[in-house]
Amino acid sequence: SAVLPIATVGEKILAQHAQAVTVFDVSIQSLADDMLTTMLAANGVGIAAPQVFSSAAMFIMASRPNPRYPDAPNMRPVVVINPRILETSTQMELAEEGCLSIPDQRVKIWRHAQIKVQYHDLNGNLISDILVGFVARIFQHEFDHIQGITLLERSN
Ligand SMILES: O=C(CSC(=O)[C@H](Cc1ccccc1)CC(F)(F)F)c1ccccc1
Ligand SMILES: [Zn+2]
Repeated sequence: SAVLPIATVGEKILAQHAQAVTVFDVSIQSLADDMLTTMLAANGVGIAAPQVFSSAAMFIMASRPNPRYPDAPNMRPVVVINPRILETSTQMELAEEGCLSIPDQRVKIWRHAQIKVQYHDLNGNLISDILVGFVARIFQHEFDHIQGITLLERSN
């Protein structure tokens, strides 16, 4: 597993719509492994493929308690492929977010408090889940990256 270079804001790949993953082969597994290594090295709680210059609809989310979100759950990293947001709560929450592609910036962002999501795992199995709180926030942040949206386009 390799630590990959992280695209910073201004790189056009961050503004592109990522491509659906259709083949769940060793190349996707190795990309996921490198993304995990890169995310951990950067001390992040998530990372999306476009951030490591790969235009694939795939991201990793890995919530853990931290000074900003002390009650965040400690979760094993989850690989999310071809994500879809099926339902969103009307209730919104405002909180500060960071982005590995926008170093040294913290932006307050409104996010849905609860979302119903669907995605494929690394084996191509379809997963449905309901996410709340910080994990829902990470999913929405990474989902934006897959659509070519960063915090700078969302900041109020
Ligand atoms: O310093 C970071 C890194 S920023 C981060 O981990 C992004 C994910 C994220 C952080 C906070 C809220 C939502 C998503 C990762 C990115 F940019 F690649 F998507 C951080 C860690 C825990 C809470 C808040 C910030
Ligand atoms: Zn980000």
